[in-house]
Amino acid sequence: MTIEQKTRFFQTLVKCGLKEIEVAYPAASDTDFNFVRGLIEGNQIPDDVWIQVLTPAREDLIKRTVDAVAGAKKAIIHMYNATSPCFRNIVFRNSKEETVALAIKHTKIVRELTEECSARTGTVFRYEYSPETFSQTEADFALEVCEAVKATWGKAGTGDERIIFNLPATVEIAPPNHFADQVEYFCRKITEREKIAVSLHVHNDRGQGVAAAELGLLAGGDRIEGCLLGNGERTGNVDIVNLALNLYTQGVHPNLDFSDIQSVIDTVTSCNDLPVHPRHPYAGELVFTAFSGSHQDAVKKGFEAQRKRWAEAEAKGEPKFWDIPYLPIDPADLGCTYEAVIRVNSQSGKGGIAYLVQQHLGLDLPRKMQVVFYQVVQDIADREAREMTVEDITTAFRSTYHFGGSKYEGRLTLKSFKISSEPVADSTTDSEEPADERRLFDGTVAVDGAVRVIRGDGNGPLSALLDALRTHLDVDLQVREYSEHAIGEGSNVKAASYVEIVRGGQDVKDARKSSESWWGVGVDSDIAGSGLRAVLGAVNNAIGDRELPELKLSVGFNAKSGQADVANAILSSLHLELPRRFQAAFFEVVQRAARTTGGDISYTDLVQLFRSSYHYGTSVPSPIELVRFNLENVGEGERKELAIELDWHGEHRKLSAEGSGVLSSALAVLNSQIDGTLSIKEYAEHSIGDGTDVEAASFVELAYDHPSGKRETAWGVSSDTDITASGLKAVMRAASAFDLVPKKLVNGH
Ligand SMILES: CC(=O)SCCNC(=O)CCNC(=O)[C@H](O)C(C)(C)COP(=O)(O)OP(=O)(O)OC[C@H]1O[C@@H](n2cnc3c(N)ncnc32)[C@H](O)[C@@H]1OP(=O)(O)O
Ligand SMILES: CC(C)C(=O)C(=O)O
Repeated sequence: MTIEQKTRFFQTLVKCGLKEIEVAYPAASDTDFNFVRGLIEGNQIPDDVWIQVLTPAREDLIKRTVDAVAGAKKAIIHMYNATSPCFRNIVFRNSKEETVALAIKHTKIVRELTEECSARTGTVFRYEYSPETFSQTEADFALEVCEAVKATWGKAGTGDERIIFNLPATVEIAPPNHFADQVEYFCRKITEREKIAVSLHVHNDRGQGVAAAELGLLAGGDRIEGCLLGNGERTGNVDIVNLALNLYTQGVHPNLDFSDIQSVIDTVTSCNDLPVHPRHPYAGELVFTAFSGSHQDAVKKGFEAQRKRWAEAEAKGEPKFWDIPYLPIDPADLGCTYEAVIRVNSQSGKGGIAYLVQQHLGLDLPRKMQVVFYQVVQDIADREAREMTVEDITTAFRSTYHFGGSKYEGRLTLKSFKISSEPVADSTTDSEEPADERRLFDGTVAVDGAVRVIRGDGNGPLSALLDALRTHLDVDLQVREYSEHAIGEGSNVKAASYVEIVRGGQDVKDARKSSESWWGVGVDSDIAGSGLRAVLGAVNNAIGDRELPELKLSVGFNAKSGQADVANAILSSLHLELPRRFQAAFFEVVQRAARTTGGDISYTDLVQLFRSSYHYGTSVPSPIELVRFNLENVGEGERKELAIELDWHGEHRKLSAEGSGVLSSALAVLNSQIDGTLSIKEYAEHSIGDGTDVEAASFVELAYDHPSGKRETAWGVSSDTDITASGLKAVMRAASAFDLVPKKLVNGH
């Protein structure tokens, strides 16, 4: 590590709440030495933190170590020499006596150098001695060395004056209970126990470092040495995070703060340049994640139960206990979200998938729908042989159920609706009970993109919609299951509805048994709306890409569709908002045309009829057609002069006239060519579209007073990007509807 990395690591340890921090082996390198000097000289060590430095039992190295901490407020000198037979025989080639003598000699050196340093700089020192390889050392010999060190130090007291005997399992070579026995033996036998802090320093060679440390504490240890996330030689030192959070999950606060574990992980990984295993206890990326179905199911139920339990506890002012299956700790306590708690692959079940839908779409799917959607996700996961992300799942949900926005719309979508009620004809009126009522559905539905008006009736809104679909689209389905719940609270509350439909025409028993069904979901601020949307979602699944019969309007005797339906059809197909009297006029045209088909007319024929009746958007020009025009102000601009070229029943005519406006000028032109008089009864206009694509739609009703005295009326309609052109064309088309009497020529004029 560089000095910058060491500094960052030190600051993280301080932030976590550690009060005794072994910062360096200062004799090892200038980097270590200078880093310690930097901490002291830069005033970076909080008053309540002891820095600790490690040194072997060698005079030159002890001297450099003490020099490193000179001037610190509080420092622990940690000296070690190995005491086990293996090290005595192989590494040091020392007898037991020589091993004790080495420890005594260098403890004296530590004492002299620290006393001299204290006197000079005021640094308060503690002494820590490690009989290195303690767990491989004869228990009585370890005691013998430590008793000799204690006697040599000669100033062990209580509290902060305790000498620290650090008992290392330098290499973990035995089960944790064995180490605990060694610690217990040491604690029972060492003299002046109250003047000793028994420290445990375990490694993890057998993978039992945490267990050994915990048992060692139960056996009498006072203190633990470890590393954040278990870095260290070979398998590492015991992991402080793991130990601390084990205590935490037992309800004992370790006084260490890991509430932002990610920042700890970030420091450790970037300073050590080592990753954290994804399954590392508490800190790994996957430790709160359930992939398998049964785990997910339990976690989901756990959260649901806990929500209720906590609400009750809050109402009673009682504590809220964390008790979720498979989750020993609340991820939120470590600053983690519940986002990754459930992840989905081919081992996952319906519960986990439903949990994600609930978390991300706010939908609490009914159990049967969970089963159906689970199969959808399973098929994708199996096919693609990979983990399904939250986005994969929500997208699959949206497209399967045509839910959440135009991108996912199905072939049928609800545009608008009205639910009304009417009493059932034969329901008794003399009883006390309110009369039975039927619901009428009246709405516009886009069918493959074309907006259609449909109507139906039933016991409730859903069956009324299904009746409308049966009547108009020959889609025969019935509801088998319905449920709903609220989403959100207060004024933002919405209803979510879930509908399962089966084929129509089945009795209740058969419908219940039917193995074929389709689900739909709808969300709306209005509960009827959410139910209707859910029905249409399910219907979309049921119809698939089956061809639908062309929707028909019934305008004849006993008509189910009225003038407003016809006007709606024109509005949705041609974006024309017909004035009310125009609607009435066209309705008559439609009724006449539908006479031969028993009063039925398809939407396509209806639109075609409109186009041909009013020469609107057809390739066939109207008998009197505008070719071009020019409009100019006359005099002060009060009056207009219209110069116009017309195609008059195949003959090109160049005409002009004056009027108070464009329409009166146009009438003056027309009236100059005929006997009798044309006048305007009604004029209306509106825009179509917006922005730069906007067009004007104009509607004109003309009256023609024949020379015979007879009066006729007719409508003309046009649209154009130029509003004047639109108005003029509408006038010409209305005029085309009459059998106009040409003006009698006087002397050839
Ligand atoms: C158990 C632990 O993990 S303790 C921490 C271990 N950490 C480190 O060792 C990192 C820092 N160490 C170093 O920088 C170097 O090893 C130094 C500066 C301490 C010594 O460097 P060198 O003098 O070059 O010796 P070297 O690195 O070869 O160490 C081995 C020597 O130290 C001796 N030695 C090992 N441990 C100790 C000890 N606790 N007390 C006294 N001498 C010791 C060995 O017997 C050997 O001596 P020898 O050369 O006379 O045979
Ligand atoms: C110096 C000692 C405590 C050590 O690091 C060990 O034994 O692992």
